Amino acid sequence: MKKGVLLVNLGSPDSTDTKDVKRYLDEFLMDPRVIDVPRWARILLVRGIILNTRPKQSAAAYKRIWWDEGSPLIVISRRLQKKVQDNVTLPVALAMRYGSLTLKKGLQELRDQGVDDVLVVPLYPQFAMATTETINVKVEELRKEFFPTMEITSLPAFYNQPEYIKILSKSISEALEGLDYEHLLFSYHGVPERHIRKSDITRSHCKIDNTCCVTPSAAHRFCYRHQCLETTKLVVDALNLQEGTYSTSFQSRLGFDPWLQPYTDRTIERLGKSGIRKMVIVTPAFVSDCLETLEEIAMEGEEIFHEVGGKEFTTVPCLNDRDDFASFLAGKIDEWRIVDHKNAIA
Ligand SMILES: C=CC1=C(C)c2cc3[nH]c(cc4nc(cc5[nH]c(cc1n2)c(C)c5CCC(=O)O)C(CCC(=O)O)=C4C)c(C)c3C=C
Ligand SMILES: [Fe+2]
Ligand SMILES: [Fe+2]
Repeated sequence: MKKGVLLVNLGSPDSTDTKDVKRYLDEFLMDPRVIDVPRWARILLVRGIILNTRPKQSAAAYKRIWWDEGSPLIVISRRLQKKVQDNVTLPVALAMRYGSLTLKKGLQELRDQGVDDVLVVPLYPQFAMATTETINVKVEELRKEFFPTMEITSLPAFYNQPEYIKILSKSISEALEGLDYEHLLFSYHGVPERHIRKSDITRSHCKIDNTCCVTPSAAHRFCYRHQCLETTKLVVDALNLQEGTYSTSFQSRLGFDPWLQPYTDRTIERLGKSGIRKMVIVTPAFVSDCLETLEEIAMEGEEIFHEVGGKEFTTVPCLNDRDDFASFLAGKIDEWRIVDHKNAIA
């Protein structure tokens, strides 16, 4: 069998036009693993409420971060794809879960090169129903319908892999070099609390309190909150950060349900009000800089911080197309290529 790789990221609208943003948000938010309510309620909520106002607002936000070459997330993902391709001997394609660069096109591109054994690499360090799971489910649907003879394996979340932690820690220490700062905030994309309970394979572990995510459990393989807290902990250990000089929060809340807490915007405000004047923020749930890091954090977050007296607000770039990150992914691909992948990837 001929092996190949499909890197998969979230996606972006085709342009910053409100109609393109609306089309993209419709596909994204109608995904039952993103807004996980019955279909009739999702239609009412997404098409009846959110899509009436959000696309214009989001289009304006995309305009603030858009590059001449296009969406930062897509451009960066392409650069990463090229670097990974330079490091391995098998074909590497790129696709997005939402938008025009579809998973179907990505799989077809590999099939056209004779590939019939694919490693799907979700570009998310932490597992979530709205990220890794929706990619895996969609890929399986496409396999059944269009590529029935293809063998497909998915790379599990790499939130605690020593090599990944080393690279993330290095990227942070590079940003901190020569910087006099008082607090480092780890801000992860949020999800509704309900998503955490739904992903609990034990059906009894996740309480979303201060104990469950630090008590060993089989549930952690699919617990986004555990995986985020673990990434923070491992980086804290690697950088020898002192208690009280760092914290973890969750950003990008949408709607009225309770999401994972503490919320990033309120945390930035609280830090500023408590007298912190120089803060640094890192966003480990995002592999590529995107709307959520370049606009929500670097622009809106900085504004909140300054409003409450903060002076210096520094953002750590995502891993993007760093050479060491591309080599890490190439290493994972090689492990799968060389060893029988059913044994290599748990
Ligand atoms: C119910 C809504 C959402 C869930 C759940 C969610 C989870 C989730 N998302 C990411 C990564 C990204 N999200 C991005 C943008 C974005 N996310 C939502 C909503 C949910 N995300 C919306 C509505 C948007 C669009 C922008 C906006 O209108 O504010 C992006 C950026 C895309 C880009 O083009 O730059 C990323 C990346 C993760 C990792 C995650 C769960 C863990
Ligand atoms: Fe999101
Ligand atoms: Fe938990």
